[in-house]
Amino acid sequence: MPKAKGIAIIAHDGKKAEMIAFMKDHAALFQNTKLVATGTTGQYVEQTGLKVKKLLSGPKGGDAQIASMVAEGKLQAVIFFRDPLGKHPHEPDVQMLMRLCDLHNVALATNPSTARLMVKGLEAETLPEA
Ligand SMILES: O=C(CO)COP(=O)(O)O
Repeated sequence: MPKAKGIAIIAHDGKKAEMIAFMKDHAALFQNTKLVATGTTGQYVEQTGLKVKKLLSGPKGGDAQIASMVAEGKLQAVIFFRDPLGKHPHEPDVQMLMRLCDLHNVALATNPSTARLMVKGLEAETLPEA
């Protein structure tokens, strides 16, 4: 049987609180999903009680690690709450990640509204009907 693909979780600092609220709202789905996250985001996700594999912090290469997983076909979706008002030293890594999602047709949500719609679709596929 093919290995189940994971979901990557990333949030810029200005969006981490929103990300955590989002993860709690959809805990039923995320409990049954392999989660991977950039380092600091992962620490926050762990505080919700969800299991998550933590990679490097974003500015130290975490986004690039997730981009590599996208290229290798290991992820079904990337949820990346970006802060459009912040300045990020690793912006080239962020651009690379988004480019590889488009190249490999991997679902990418960069704000909570899109993430909500994405998760609705994933829930319809994976959760048993109530
Ligand atoms: O910088 C990030 C995304 O570009 C997020 O990294 P952290 O989760 O380590 O804060």
